[in-house]
Amino acid sequence: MRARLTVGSAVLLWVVRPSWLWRRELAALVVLVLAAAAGWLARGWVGAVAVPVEVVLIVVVVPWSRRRAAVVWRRARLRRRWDRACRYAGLTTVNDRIPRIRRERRVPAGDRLVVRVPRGATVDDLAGEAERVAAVLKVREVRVGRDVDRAEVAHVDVVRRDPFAGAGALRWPWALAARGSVADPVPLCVDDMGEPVAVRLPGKHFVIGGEPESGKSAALSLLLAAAALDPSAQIWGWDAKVVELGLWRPVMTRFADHDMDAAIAQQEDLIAEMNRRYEVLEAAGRRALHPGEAPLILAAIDEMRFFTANIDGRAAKHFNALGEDVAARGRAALIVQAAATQKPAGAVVPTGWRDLMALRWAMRCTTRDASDTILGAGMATAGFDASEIDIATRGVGWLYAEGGFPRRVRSYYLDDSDIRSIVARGAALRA
Ligand SMILES: Nc1ncnc2c1ncn2[C@@H]1O[C@H](COP(=O)(O)OP(=O)(O)OP(=O)(O)O)[C@@H](O)[C@H]1O
Repeated sequence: MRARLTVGSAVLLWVVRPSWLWRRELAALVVLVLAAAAGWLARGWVGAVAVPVEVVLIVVVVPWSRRRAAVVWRRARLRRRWDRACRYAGLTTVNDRIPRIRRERRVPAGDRLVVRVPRGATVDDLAGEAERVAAVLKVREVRVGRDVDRAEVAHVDVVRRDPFAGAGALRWPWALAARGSVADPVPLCVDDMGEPVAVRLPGKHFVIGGEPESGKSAALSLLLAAAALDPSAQIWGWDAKVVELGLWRPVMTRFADHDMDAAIAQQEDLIAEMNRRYEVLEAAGRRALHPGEAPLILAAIDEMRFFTANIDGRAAKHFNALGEDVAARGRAALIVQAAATQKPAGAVVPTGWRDLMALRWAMRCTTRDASDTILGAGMATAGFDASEIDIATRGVGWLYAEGGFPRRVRSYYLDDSDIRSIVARGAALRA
């Protein structure tokens, strides 16, 4: 049964609420009417027409005011649509309140909103109606996440398009830089709203997994490139195929190929260096080295499987114990481990070692289990499943940084000529 409309509710519904939602446009109209009145007083009917036209022209011609007017109009339109979507989705409380947009930001794939839910409602209510809100907004998807600190605040992504679909390779922002610094956040990828994601290397370890040709080496290249462009950084490489890290050899301090004894010896040398750094720290009464106090060492292992699941079981066990030690103790000694694997399985990526890797990047995997091996148990069930990534979108994966939820991202890409040019610059910086 329909409730009868009282005069008060009719005024609210047909006058107050629309006026509030259109208040900026109404204010602009009032300004134009005042301008017309002033023009009429000064120049008669000609002035009444000319002055408002002049005001509009000034706003349109001056870049600052044009941009500002466009932003205000777009925001107002978004808020009106949001208001309508929430009301159609039944998110109105008993006293006619809806979740309100507090802040909004336009990003390449849509809008990022900070929304406050009204008293009596929860962020879960909004999340439960996300599909209905998306349908009214006529967008691809609406994603809702609760703010960690405030239960009444939601972070809402209004996804209008998939930034990865059909897009060509994304050029690495530092590709042409004369030099870089590993102390700065290194751009690695864009997230699924098209926003750049940058990561500070010191204090992190990386594991990258995925099926062949999924884009692991390309992602690893970005870490290598960042280290190459910083002459204070060292790169130690392990690559059984030799050719994967081959282009980086001129900027590498140490390199080990498929010789297991050499690979183990190089890990032992790294541990000796780590121990030496801890002695320095102990002598200084300190707990950790800061960037700039010692060379950051990037320990890059391409195709972990050869080393961690080597046919020589004893050697593999030895290598794993050393690798895990570097992961456990390396962070404070400015040693960053980055390992890539084609076969994400427990036997190849020991879970004890994996759990010490703060950043886990799962490119497309063949199975849910493989995806969980990189991201952690239960992630696929929670919706973060790299086996569902479209096979055609190379470089797309789930990036998991400790403490948050995995984010769907696409890595930047460096082709061989970019790598050669970066290596040449890195070698010149080290000469
Ligand atoms: N971020 C990206 N953007 C666009 N194309 C990419 C991206 N990453 C990878 N590719 C494409 O995918 C191909 C395979 O990438 P890559 O060599 O990094 O895969 P991989 O997982 O390391 O493969 P393998 O395990 O066989 O070594 C590249 O040659 C490139 O064409």
